[in-house]
Amino acid sequence: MSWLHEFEERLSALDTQQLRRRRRAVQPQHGAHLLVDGKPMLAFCSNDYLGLAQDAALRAAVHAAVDVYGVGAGASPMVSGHSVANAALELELADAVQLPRALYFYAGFATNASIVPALVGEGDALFSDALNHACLIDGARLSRATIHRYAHADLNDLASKLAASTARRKLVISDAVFSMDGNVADIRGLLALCEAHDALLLLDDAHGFGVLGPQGRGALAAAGLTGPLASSRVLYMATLGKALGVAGAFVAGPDTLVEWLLQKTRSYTYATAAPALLAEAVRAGLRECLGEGGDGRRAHLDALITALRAGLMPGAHPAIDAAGWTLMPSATPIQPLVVGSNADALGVMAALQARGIWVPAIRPPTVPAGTARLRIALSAAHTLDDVSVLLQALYDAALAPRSAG
Ligand SMILES: Cc1ncc(COP(=O)(O)O)c(C=O)c1O
Repeated sequence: MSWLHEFEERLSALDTQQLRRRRRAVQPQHGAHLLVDGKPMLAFCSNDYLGLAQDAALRAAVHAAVDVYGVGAGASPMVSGHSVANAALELELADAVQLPRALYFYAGFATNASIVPALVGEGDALFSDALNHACLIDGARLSRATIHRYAHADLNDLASKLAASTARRKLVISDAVFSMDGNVADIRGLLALCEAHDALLLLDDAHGFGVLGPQGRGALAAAGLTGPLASSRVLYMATLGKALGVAGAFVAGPDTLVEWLLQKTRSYTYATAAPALLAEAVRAGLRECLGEGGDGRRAHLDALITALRAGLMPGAHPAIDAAGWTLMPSATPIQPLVVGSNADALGVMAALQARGIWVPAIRPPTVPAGTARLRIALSAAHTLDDVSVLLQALYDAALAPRSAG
């Protein structure tokens, strides 16, 4: 069989299972409105939770940075890529999450995929929540440590797996906010187990930083575990392409661990540094996030979450109940509406798209089989009217005849 023929067949199999993903070319308009393949759409699919991606202050910071630094970083941070802007950002990020030191990376996926192998290796034990993000899973596999997958958010399961392990080094890895469910991990519970079993905790707060806790300082701050209360056994990771509106990621924690990661993380050493223009944009985003403007954005976001949930809760509308759709229990901007089959999820997505509304259908293997869902992502860029428009479209789609799939 030829290579091309084999992959054509594999692509057709994706079509048959309705699992082929398609990209759209988008251009922002105003608020959460986009031009998608040239067609206007109201979008509920961006992780730009604070609505900073189009913000004037961030744009101005980029223009000013380009005048000073030009466009590209030119080299790894270990050579000449570590700009003055990147260095300043690291100090500000550490201060924001109230942890001793931070290290700034060019992308979140690469960060997790490579810090895990820098922390543990063959003979060590890794404990991973069943719903962790793909980059933590890839990092775990690359590390060659023994992987113990514990049931999602099940601290009893984690406790028994930790107790049964005789490995000298144990690392627990967990999303802080689960990206497809929107629920928040029990961080105090995780940390208590790590203390009891001498394990290190790596938390990925990609979806919590900027949104959760006082001034959006993130999930650790929301759990009251920063500053003097921060444990020497927590490494905190967050991304900068979601609520902060730009791109990149950082890891923060005790100086010794961060220094070790600086020395041993392959995607840090062997990759071009994030350009200073991005660092300056993140710095501007961080100022807004921590300031009064950020509080206003989060308050608005909370109002949007409340309005959406009020319209989709059981009993809120007969069409949603009759369709058997379930809104997952989430207090974050990630509001998943489980519709069940892949065909139904795609059908609802198409019905919304026909009305100029874009909500992505998330299907296996990204989520467990039978739980295909619409992942509604809210942003401070939305208005309450946008939420009403979405609710009405969902009610109408729920009343439409279901597909056989
Ligand atoms: C939980 C989680 N961690 C990490 C990442 C990767 O971050 P980035 O988009 O910066 O590569 C994502 C991205 O979507 C995510 O949802």
